[in-house]
Amino acid sequence: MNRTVNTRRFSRRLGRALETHIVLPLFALLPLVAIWIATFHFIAVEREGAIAAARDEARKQVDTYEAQVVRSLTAIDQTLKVLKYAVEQHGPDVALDKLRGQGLLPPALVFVAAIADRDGHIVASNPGSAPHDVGAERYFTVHRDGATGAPFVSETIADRIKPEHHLHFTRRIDDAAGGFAGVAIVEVDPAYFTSAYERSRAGERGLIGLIGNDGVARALRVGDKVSWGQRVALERMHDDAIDPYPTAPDGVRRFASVRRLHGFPLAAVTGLAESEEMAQYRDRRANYLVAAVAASALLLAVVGMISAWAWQLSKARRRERRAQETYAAASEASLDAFFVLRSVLDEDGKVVDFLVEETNSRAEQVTGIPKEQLRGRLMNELLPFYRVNGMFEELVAVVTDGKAVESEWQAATSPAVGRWLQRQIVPVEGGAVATVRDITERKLAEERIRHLAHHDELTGLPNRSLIRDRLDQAVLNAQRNGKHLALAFVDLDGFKLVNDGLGHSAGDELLKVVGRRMGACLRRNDTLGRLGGDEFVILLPDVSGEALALTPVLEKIRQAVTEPVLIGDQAVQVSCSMGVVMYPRDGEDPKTLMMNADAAMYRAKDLGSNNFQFYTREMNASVEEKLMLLEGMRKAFDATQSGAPAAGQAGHFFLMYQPKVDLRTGRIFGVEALIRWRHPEHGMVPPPRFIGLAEESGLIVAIGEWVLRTACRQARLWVDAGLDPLTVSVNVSARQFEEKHLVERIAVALRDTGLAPGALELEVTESLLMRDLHQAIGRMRELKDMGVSLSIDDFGTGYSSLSALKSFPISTLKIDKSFVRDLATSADDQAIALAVISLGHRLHLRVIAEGVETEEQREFLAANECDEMQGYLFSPPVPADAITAMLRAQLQPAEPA
Ligand SMILES: Nc1nc2c(ncn2[C@@H]2O[C@H](COP(=O)(O)O[C@H]3[C@@H](O)[C@H](n4cnc5c(=O)[nH]c(N)nc54)O[C@@H]3COP(=O)(O)O)[C@@H](O)[C@H]2O)c(=O)[nH]1
Repeated sequence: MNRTVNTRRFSRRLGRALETHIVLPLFALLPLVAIWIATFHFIAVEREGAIAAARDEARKQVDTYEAQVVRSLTAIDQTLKVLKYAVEQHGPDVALDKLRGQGLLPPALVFVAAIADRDGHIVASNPGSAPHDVGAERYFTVHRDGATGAPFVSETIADRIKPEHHLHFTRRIDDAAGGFAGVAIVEVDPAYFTSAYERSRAGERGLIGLIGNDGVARALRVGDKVSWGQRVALERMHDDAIDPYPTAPDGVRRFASVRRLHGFPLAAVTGLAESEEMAQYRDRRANYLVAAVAASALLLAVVGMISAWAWQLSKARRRERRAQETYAAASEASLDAFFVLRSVLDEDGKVVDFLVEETNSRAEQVTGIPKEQLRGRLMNELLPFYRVNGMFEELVAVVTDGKAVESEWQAATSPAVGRWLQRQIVPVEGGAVATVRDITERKLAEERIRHLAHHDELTGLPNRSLIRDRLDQAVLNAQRNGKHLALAFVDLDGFKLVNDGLGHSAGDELLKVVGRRMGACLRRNDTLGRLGGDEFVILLPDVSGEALALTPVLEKIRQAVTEPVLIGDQAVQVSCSMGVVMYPRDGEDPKTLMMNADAAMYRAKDLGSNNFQFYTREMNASVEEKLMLLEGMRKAFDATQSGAPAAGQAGHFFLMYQPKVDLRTGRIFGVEALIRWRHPEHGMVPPPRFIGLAEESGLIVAIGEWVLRTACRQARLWVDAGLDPLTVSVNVSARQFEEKHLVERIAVALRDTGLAPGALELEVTESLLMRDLHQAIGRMRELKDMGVSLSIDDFGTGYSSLSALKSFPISTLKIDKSFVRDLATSADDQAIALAVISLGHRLHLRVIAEGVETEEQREFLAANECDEMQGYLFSPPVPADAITAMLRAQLQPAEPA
């Protein structure tokens, strides 16, 4: 794996290294180097040639100059020898005349010929000059003091007689005895020796000159300028010029040569200025360099341009490749199948088919054809059915109109048969790109969500919204077709007992079984739905207008429901109350039909349950009555809250208190607060008529809080009045108990009224606690922690589990009055009462019996160690003042019997 990756990486790098924009500049280095090697080679050759030419020219120059100088010096020496001979033959005084006569004197314009006697006096000269003495001059003394026979050449000097600088060439004249007789002199202008300077050959800075063997220049000419007297290092000079070096008189580098002149203490010197000799070479070198630079620049420019272009191209290719790779990777990883399709046109330019240019692996799964086989094939061959399922037309529309389209369909062919697919077709240049996505899961999820939104989760039956939909639809159909339909509201009787007693899961199981049974009684196009709780609805969309014709099916349903249901190992039995309406007889719209069915169902309940009732007009009265009652309650509550009503004032709520008595002492130890409502028109409304409605509407929370605060306030008044300590009991309904701020509300009521928590008792029913046992216990504990006591009201009527009872933080059990009523006569009731007393005591609870109306009942209870009692025997519920009076009476010492 790693090796493959490395190999791929290496070949990618190699490929990149071999790309034109890298290779081309590298190759361009070769001609570049060649250009410069050739250039420097030619320059070197040129230089060698130029140096050789300069050396050659310098040699020629020195040869020519040497020859000229030798000729001049020979002529001068000849003159000196002639002068010497003439003096030795004819004496100094006539020697010159003799020579002049013979025409042997050199031209006076160029040379001055003179004779000095042995004392140094110039005795004759040509041309003539004033007599003067040269005895002290070196060109004289050198001969006088030495017997040299060689000619002497003086330095270039100026003297009194001849102010222009000149050279003295001298030879010794001997007398007959060989003694010193004087000196023959030839004076020469130094320019004479440099007149051979040819500008055409020597240039402007060429050099010619005559240098004494003493190294002092006798005559030097550079260009037009003649000079003398400089010191010239002859020892550095070669006969023939080799390399240029700085030379006198100006330090200019020259190809310089020297020739020692035989017979004279002189050397002929020439030089050609390097700058001039090499000028041509330099020009050529410059030309070569310019040409090389131009060629290089051109080469670099061309290579640079090509490389830049190639680089851009390679960048673009790389980008394209990367995009392609990314696209390929993304499309391979995509969950969508995609097809890049090219339009295939006929001669008239009409789209007749599509060619698959590109696709991905996912397409294999959708089409069942390997992607290699898909590429380059016509859609007509691959998926012939695309002509019949509308896809072809869709593709044509997309490429023609240039607008993307999206559609969903359920595949009818393999391999995706039955699956939901979604296609999206987007126009591109020359064709279209189609993506196909499998949306089966989404469709199923949507279906599930739709089902959940319209069905009851527990039973799977249509829920309220679907029932409403179907009812709407059924009413419309019936309206349109002049038909009838029936709607039945079904409420289970006794379901609450099962649910509260055996727990919610038992209740759920019961609902499912009953639902199934009712469903089994219906036809296919009937609808059974669940409204919630134990309420079901049956919609019979196509029935005759005769209500009685429905009786068989309704009876069948009723019987099916009443069949025992086995839950775990326990058989439970419920029945149902049904309210039935018919369209259009009982209502022309769904809302009215539902309302009336509900009213009929309540009538069935009122009539003792386990029956069905057809709706009649009179039933609505009870619904209206309910609404009126609710309205009246709201008004009464508002009125009660807005001011302290006098006890029993019409249109108000007020409290009555029923004493609770200790069975052993006969003393009042507490009171139960009981709400009363005097209706302005209907007089006293008994609590069982409005407490349930208040519970249903939620008004009980506010009313209950008012009861609590009023009872606490009253209890505090009794405390303040110095009466016997008293516990006030307040009934708490289910909705109130479950309200999340209950504990807080009680705490605030106690704080506001100043009543000690221990003086308050809350009465809750068994069934209330069993609705949510866990939460109920938690809440009871909070209350107990606060110091408030709790008692279980109506004990024995519910399905308290004994193990749950054990964990209730309660202080009292209240035996329901239904067991007290026949206590004197019913053995069963006696047994129940005894069992409750015994159970309570075992759990260390106090037991109170309510509804004690007779002395027999009291005696039985007292005899069986019931702790407390409450009932008309002692006192019915009475206003607070009456309780005050009773408590005051209780304070009085008992009168002797
Ligand atoms: N949530 C609330 N419920 C309340 C409140 N006030 C009352 N109620 C509940 O209403 C039900 C009926 O109450 P009521 O009509 O007040 O009847 C009570 C007594 O008058 C009655 N009673 C008392 N002694 C006797 C008797 O000897 N014989 C007889 N036939 N009836 C008698 O019993 C009712 C008290 O019952 P209980 O509460 O179970 O102790 C009733 O369920 C009340 O709880 C309220 O403010 N809030």
